[in-house]
Amino acid sequence: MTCDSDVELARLLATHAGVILLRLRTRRPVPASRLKAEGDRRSHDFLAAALAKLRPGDAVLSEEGTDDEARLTARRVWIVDPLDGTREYSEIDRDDWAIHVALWEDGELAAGAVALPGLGPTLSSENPPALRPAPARPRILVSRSRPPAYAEAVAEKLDAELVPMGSAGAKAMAVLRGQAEAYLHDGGQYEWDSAAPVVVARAAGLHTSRVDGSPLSYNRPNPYQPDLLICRPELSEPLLAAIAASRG
Ligand SMILES: Nc1ncnc2c1ncn2[C@@H]1O[C@H](COP(=O)(O)O)[C@@H](OP(=O)(O)O)[C@H]1O
Ligand SMILES: [Mg+2]
Repeated sequence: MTCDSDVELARLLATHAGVILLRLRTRRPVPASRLKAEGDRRSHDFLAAALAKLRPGDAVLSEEGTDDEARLTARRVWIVDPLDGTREYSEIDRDDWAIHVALWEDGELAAGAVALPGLGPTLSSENPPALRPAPARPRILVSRSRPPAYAEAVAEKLDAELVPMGSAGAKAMAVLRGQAEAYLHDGGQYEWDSAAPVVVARAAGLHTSRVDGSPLSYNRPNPYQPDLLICRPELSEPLLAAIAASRG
């Protein structure tokens, strides 16, 4: 197989990794801990091998790979999370998990795709769906297991509803698909958790930043990027103000 388009490659790889993960989950009932480990490993192995074959000159930063410092001087780096929402993936009836494939090129995120195999669609930075009209009361997505300590205070200030959901990719795409108006995270995360969701969200016209409003940046020596805000553009100002007032 060859694929000249980077965004198409991201879409194809994320989608195929999703097929591998769905098969593993449905065909081989195994204990949750093994399912998580095998899912992470199999998806990573597929993505790493495919990128090595189809984009041999590019570097890769993967949650499940060994970090190679060569990426710091590379012009093109694929930032991938082979299975985001690993915990939710291991809970058989849940669909809030995702595969992230993004390309960072010359200092900025250039293309990417987020597959949502439990739900069906793979969304990419090429032709993302148009945003739907928002309801009067905003819905803010937060982690199921690690919501920001100040999320309740932010929701109260905006008369918003907090909605717990797993996976950074699933939450970001839920905003894009009109199931919520914002995704707020704080307290820990890495570049692979947000790179693909952010490049797809940006292509759809959503606001993306750190929770203090500063820009997100990628392919840094330390990929730790602990907080994130993705929201409809009209909500960025009130949300950033509410976060600043509530964060302490
Ligand atoms: N405090 C924290 N420290 C490190 N990673 C965190 C984190 N909170 C969330 N994450 C990561 O962000 C992703 C989405 O988390 P959540 O579902 O809780 O919103 C998960 O990625 P993985 O599933 O790829 O590990 C999770 O590990
Ligand atoms: Mg992740």
